Amino acid sequence: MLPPDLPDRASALFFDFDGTLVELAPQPEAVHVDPALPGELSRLGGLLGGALAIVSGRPLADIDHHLALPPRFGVAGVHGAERRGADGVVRRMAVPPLDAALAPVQALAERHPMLRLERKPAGLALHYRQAPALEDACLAAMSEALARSEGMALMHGKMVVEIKPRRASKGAAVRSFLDERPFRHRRPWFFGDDVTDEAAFEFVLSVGGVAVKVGPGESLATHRLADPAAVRGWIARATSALAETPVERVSP
Ligand SMILES: O=P(O)(O)OC[C@H]1O[C@H](O[C@H]2O[C@H](CO)[C@@H](O)[C@H](O)[C@H]2O)[C@H](O)[C@@H](O)[C@@H]1O
Repeated sequence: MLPPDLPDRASALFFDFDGTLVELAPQPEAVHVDPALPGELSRLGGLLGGALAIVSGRPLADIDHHLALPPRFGVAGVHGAERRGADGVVRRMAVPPLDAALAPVQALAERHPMLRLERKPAGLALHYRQAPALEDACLAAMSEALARSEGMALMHGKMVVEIKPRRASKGAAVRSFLDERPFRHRRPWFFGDDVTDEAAFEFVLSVGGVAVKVGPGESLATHRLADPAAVRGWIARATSALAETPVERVSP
């Protein structure tokens, strides 16, 4: 797979967070965000009329916390279960209470303090990065959680097993952004590193967009960058190139 070209003024850019904009860390809260990154994202988004969004498995509030984004910056969280458009309005999928689902997972996490249970607005994630031998036990507990919940789906990411709303996907989140200004009528590009990003790759490719896999591994994507540092390098090059090109009119 080749590295991606640079975008033009009619592009809309979508970035995953963990493993794409920041390197993976031992714990979710331990990620290091390059201090220049929020400004670089805002500058690039500004050159695209605001058509740049973050699409993450993390809660939206977590992304705001790590990137300190302005209130009208597009963000989808929990794999698309919550989404803030460029109008600043947050839309959340309704999810039945997860109390019953939580019980088997909490019991396992209490028995094994190296596991990390992350409760999200519309889902649960059980991290085993500090205890890889517990992968099967995590899968079993999360499968039981799934059986105790309604309308949820299981996902096995990087050292994490999650349940999230079945209707939520990063592909659907990107589609929703493209239905709205300032994303509408633009060519979407999606950058991601994990299984949850494949739905977004499938969608952007179906509408003639560009899919960029970050790091190794099989993927539907047609382009590849080696790691988050390479993504940040691409962002810097894209910003310089766009700053030098005249503004094109993009249909509203
Ligand atoms: O869609 P993403 O933005 O890539 O979010 C996917 C999950 O990322 C986080 O977990 C991952 O990153 C952690 C920090 O580097 C790492 O410790 C963990 O092993 C990874 O799975 C986040 O905590 C999850 O909620 C996201 O779903």
